[in-house]
Amino acid sequence: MSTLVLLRHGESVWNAEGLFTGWVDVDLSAKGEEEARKGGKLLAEAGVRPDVVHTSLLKRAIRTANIALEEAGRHWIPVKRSWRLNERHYGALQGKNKAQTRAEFGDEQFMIWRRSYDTPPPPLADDSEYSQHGDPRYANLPPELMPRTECLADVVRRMLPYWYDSIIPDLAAGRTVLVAAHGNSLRALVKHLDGIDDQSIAGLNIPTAIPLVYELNDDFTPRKTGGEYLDPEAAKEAIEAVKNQGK
Ligand SMILES: O=C(O)[C@H](O)COP(=O)(O)O
Repeated sequence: MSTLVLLRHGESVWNAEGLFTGWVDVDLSAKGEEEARKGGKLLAEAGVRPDVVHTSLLKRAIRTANIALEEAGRHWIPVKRSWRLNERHYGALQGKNKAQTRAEFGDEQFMIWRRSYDTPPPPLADDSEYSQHGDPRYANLPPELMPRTECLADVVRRMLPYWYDSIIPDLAAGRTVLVAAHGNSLRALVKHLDGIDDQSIAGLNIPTAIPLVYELNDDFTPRKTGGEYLDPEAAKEAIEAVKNQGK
């Protein structure tokens, strides 16, 4: 048996402004920093002690992990990072306001872009101010793997090799693993863990900075489908807020 803790970053500045973010490297808001501290407190109170942390390459996830681990007295644990845990690349929607996009394109198209499993938004041009083309952190990424847009199915495909090659070996070694990532990269991981089908995954939303704990069997399947949020009441309310973004 092993323990996996999933932590979405705290509120970012663009979450607060209601903008599609994706791969744009936006920082936490003051509220997001506070949420991350609270997440760390929840870990400490529950006696959940991560032995290793995996993060994306984006500041909001990295800082959330740092703040939460410091609060929990676990700031010294080893860290591994990968682009494969990045938020879903939101294509040409990156930098756009969610409510305006919904008003302009209608509810149905908005939900297809936001929550359908296999329809990506239009691609983002390399010369857009919101493109990550040429960002040094992706310099070693083969050009064919560098996304210009992604649907959730694309995220599942690029996230799973990291799950199998980097996270599972830590779990297999008996480590409690913290994964600090994003709404949609964690939706991709939860889809895999809980065996959620391509339609039902549209209804799954992940709240910011509330640790979600999965106890895993020896074959890395969850002992309890859906895991357990360390603050279930707060999670319920925050899930509703994520669902209603853009309204
Ligand atoms: O990239 C973003 O805008 C958010 O982090 C996730 O947004 P979503 O909940 O609208 O997919």
